[in-house]
Amino acid sequence: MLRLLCPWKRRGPGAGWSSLYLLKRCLCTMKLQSPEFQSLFTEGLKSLTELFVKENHELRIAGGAVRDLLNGVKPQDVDFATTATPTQMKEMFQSAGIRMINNKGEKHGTITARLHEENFEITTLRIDVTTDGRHAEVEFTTDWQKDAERRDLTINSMFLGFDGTLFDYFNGYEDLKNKKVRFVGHAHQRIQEDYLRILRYFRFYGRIVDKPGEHDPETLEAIAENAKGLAGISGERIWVELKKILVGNHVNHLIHLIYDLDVAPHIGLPTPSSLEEFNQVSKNVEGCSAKPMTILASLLKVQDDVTKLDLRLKISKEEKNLGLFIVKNRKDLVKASDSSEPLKPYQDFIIDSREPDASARVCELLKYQGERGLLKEMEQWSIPPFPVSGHDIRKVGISSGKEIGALLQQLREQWKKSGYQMEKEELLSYIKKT
Ligand SMILES: Nc1ccn([C@@H]2O[C@H](COP(=O)(O)OP(=O)(O)OP(=O)(O)O)[C@@H](O)[C@H]2O)c(=O)n1
Ligand SMILES: [Mg+2]
Repeated sequence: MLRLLCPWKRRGPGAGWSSLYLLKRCLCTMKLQSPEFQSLFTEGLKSLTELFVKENHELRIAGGAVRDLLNGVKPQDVDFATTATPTQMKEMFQSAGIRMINNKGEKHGTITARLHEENFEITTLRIDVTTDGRHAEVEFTTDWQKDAERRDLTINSMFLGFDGTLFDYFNGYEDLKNKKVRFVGHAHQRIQEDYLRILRYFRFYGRIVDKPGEHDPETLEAIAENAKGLAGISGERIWVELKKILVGNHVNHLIHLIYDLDVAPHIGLPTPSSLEEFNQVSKNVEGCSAKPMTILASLLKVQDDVTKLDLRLKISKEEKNLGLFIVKNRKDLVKASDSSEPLKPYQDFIIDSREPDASARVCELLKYQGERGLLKEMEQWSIPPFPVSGHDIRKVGISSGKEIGALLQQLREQWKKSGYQMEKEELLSYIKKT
């Protein structure tokens, strides 16, 4: 629910990109009153805003949280921006007896205050004076527009006052409504300040665009020209973004773009001879909540590709094992085509593997293979416990450990053949007969 408060306002030329902005710009401020917005007003936030009002410092919600609220989504985390410097904030919180935690962000202007058992990350408005494509040297400012100017995308460059007033210097709200992902000012410059923004562009494209395909040609050109800058970005940061792209909307379109614009080799993705397997798998997993690695595995040809990917992106052990498992088994571990029990090979695999996450991995493989019916069955199947133990075998008079082990293995095979139906007595009688 938005009400137009103050209509058009002119914006003067901005630093570095004046020619574009000699055109009249509009700053529309609006009032947001939505349940998601109201739900943010906890005891902690109320005390925080009162303190800033009392001390005459401006405080607003910034960036991604504003975007989410305007989209009718309650943000996962809320960042705050203020005109107060970190020193002013520290004095203010100290004299109000408010605890501050995690002082690592202070260099970049971020103070984390703890009120009513809630943490609030508050960052002083800033200009990025120098950037090296990863980090920035910052200078504090009290100019909201200057802070908006150094942000990546127009939809991420807005502020929201606590009375619901929207401060939107770069038409972010229009872009959000029109589902357009645009960089603030020149795409080249924004990307060169932080190359990770190339992947952020793709991620937000997946998040807000309804129908894939349209891009600003200048943006695509800037991405292609700067793609190699991603080579200097840490694997961990890349993996965080790439995972979100893989499980977001329009993954097929976006991964094709990542290859077409030559971004892929700079983020550790191999160059398969074709994207055929990926095209099939990205269709197979639609709506299945597949894990990022399940989709990514379709770009990896051999197990060595998983190892190389891990070296670059520092994926977790679990992710690596899933990748290795899919690449190894995707062609051989398939449904039994000539049987009334198509799921049996997968179930046998789980029983044999005896690893706690084997069934989760098999479910991911079924998603990869597009076996939706079998996936449903598998999700409802609980692993039957093998009914015979070493102790049971000892009780029928066999004491050699080696013999017990061999017998257990034989009985296990019998049990599997019976479709896990044979019970203890029946299995033990098989020993007695042999
Ligand atoms: N490389 C980046 C990262 C962040 N930002 C700015 O910092 C804000 C907060 O960043 P972050 O929390 O990382 O992303 P969000 O946009 O909030 O997205 P998410 O919902 O995933 O947290 C962004 O909205 C954007 O204004 C930026 O300009 N450039
Ligand atoms: Mg955020």
